[in-house]
Amino acid sequence: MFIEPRVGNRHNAPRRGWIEVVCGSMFSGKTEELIRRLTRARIARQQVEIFKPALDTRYDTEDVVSHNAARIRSTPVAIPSEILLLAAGSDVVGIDEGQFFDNSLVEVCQQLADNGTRVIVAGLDMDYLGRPFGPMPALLATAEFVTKVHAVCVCCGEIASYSYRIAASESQVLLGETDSYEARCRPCFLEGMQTKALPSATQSAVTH
Ligand SMILES: Nc1ncnc2c1ncn2[C@@H]1O[C@H](COP(=O)(O)OP(=O)(O)O)[C@@H](O)[C@H]1O
Ligand SMILES: Cc1cn([C@H]2C[C@H](O)[C@@H](COP(=O)(O)O)O2)c(=O)[nH]c1=O
Ligand SMILES: [Zn+2]
Repeated sequence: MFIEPRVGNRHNAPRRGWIEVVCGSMFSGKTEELIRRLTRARIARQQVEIFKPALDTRYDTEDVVSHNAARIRSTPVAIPSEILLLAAGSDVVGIDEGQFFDNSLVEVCQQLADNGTRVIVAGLDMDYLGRPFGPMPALLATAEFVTKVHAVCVCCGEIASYSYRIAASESQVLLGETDSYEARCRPCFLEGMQTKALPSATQSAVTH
């Protein structure tokens, strides 16, 4: 879908930068798609730098790793401004788990793109309650290109847009995979949320 245009051109025109966002629920293929685009840019001999939030230690402290074990080396960063310092001179910057950064990620991506860098951000558009997550809504609004990918609902097999939390925690950030989350379509997500809202005695009557 995306080509790998040479950054800079023969006529000494300024480098063109832009922002691409890949969003969706957990298990929807965001990381696979990010790795695919970055790999193609490297094949085109572009200088690529990849970042992820330092708090994301789920599969690896350094690599970006997909649920089906595709991986690519990255630099973990605590705050978005580190990306500006570390990405100087890059043609392409990839950022995974964008939802875990604060809103300054939006300005950092804008600065990179203004200076001619192609920026690709992958992240959850919604949290486990279906609320817009971190800087993702503002990035979606300001990106030139947006791709929403979908998982398969583990309850019914339809396309899934929601990350349903099966773990008990109510904090917005809870690292996990299939131990803590399920990809669900809208009706199956709503059904799960309604069941959770029932008093516990009624819940066990419903599930048994
Ligand atoms: N419910 C599901 N729907 C689709 N893919 C799933 C599901 N559960 C596990 N997977 C696996 O997850 C892979 C996508 O992983 P990944 O790119 O890391 O997704 P994301 O970054 O969106 O969480 C799929 O190729 C598939 O192998
Ligand atoms: C929905 C939701 C998810 N998380 C965490 C769980 C995972 O560690 C990541 C998402 O990873 P993926 O590559 O998209 O599968 O985010 C969270 O902390 N809070 C949530 O509400
Ligand atoms: Zn479903």
